[in-house]
Amino acid sequence: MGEVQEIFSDDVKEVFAVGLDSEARGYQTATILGEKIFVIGGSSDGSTLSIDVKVFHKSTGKWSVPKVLGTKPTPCKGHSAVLLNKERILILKRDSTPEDCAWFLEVDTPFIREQKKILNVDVVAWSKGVRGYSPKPIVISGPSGVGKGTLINKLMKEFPSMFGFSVSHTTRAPRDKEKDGVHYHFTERSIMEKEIRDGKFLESASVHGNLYGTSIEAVEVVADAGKRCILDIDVQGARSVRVSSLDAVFIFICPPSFEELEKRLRARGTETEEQVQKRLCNARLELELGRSSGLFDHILVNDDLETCYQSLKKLLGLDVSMEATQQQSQKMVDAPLGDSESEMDQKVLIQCRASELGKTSKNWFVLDVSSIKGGAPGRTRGINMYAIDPFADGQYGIKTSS
Ligand SMILES: Nc1ncnc2c1ncn2[C@@H]1O[C@H](COP(=O)(O)OP(=O)(O)OP(=O)(O)O)[C@@H](O)[C@H]1O
Ligand SMILES: Nc1nc2c(ncn2[C@@H]2O[C@H](COP(=O)(O)O)[C@@H](O)[C@H]2O)c(=O)[nH]1
Repeated sequence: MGEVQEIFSDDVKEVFAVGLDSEARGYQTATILGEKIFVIGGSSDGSTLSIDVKVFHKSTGKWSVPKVLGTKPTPCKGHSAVLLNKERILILKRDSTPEDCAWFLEVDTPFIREQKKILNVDVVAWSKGVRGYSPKPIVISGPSGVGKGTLINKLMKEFPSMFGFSVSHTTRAPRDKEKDGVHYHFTERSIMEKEIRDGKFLESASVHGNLYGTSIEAVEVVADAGKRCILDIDVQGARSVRVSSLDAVFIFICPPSFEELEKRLRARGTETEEQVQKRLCNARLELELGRSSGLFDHILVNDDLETCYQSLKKLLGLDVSMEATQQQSQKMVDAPLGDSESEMDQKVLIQCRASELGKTSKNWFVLDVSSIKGGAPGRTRGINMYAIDPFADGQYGIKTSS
């Protein structure tokens, strides 16, 4: 982990001298990682500051602006920055709500290294910190016509406040009764291809002759609504999500037989004969991959719909997850973000002024990021925050940046 004190080192003073905006001084932070200094903050409208990123290269003395992926934090009245594990910078927004206080700028995670290779430019990525151990997103795959959509609809209908559907983008034409923005975001190939190049997608694949993809936003919208995200994607997409940081549960749905799959696909009556043939042909390969690749955590056979649905609910451990979520939220506190932060291992110490809490002394909170999960693209989950009295038993050797 980096050190908070680095913010005030000689190197950084030099950067402040050459490059920080004078009106924004005091709002920008500088975090050193090797020969790079990440300067975070930006133009000010007087009361708030937009959070931009630029990089100072110590070896060349030059500035660069990296490609920034993900949704950036909304403007704030200032922030603190702490480097974690040389791979991500924790940003704590001042005077923000508990839901919006912790953000991560990934600068050297596996996702960033991968994106650098793909996009061939310098990349950083934002992900919002989500408190508590929200249950993992669910990826559901299986051949066309096996009943994925039917099972997902049942789940969403029975647990409307628990699950949210990741609305994919596709270049295929809408079917009767399919609504744009609800079933899919229907789009043009050239537009979608550009958005893929711009890093807006978690995954995308060519499926049955059309382009399909899960945008980062589609997953984030569900997380923001406090719901567990369900992705209905093909096996190629599942493979991409597996190597991403989404940290999902992967479920493959099989038909009881190939004949039954064909029967269901034809009975649905949504495809032309040519399209049915293409989907059945692809189904053979998907079934082979799904059953044998080790990609999936669970395989369910959708023979009798109700039986399969009950198995799905069981493996999702719905009751257990609900209990766990409730217990977790009871332990956490809503601290207003305070005046100074410092670090202890994977824990960030936050000092809040008493006025915000209605007491006379200072108040201390620990923001625990030791077991964070996920990350860009998407949300960084598993942040915990709790109150402490650091002077009570002398166990914390506190250094603060104030
Ligand atoms: N267990 C089942 N028994 C009989 N019919 C089923 C069963 N499950 C789903 N179906 C029917 O099979 C058809 C295909 O189901 P569905 O549209 O949910 O498949 P899908 O896997 O989502 O397909 P796609 O990948 O093409 O979107 C539908 O008409 C649905 O009502
Ligand atoms: N890789 C992705 N596959 C997706 C996505 N959204 C849907 N799909 C898969 O496409 C086929 C066909 O769907 P249909 O609606 O045209 O019948 C099916 O297997 C879906 O799972 C996506 O975002 N990415």
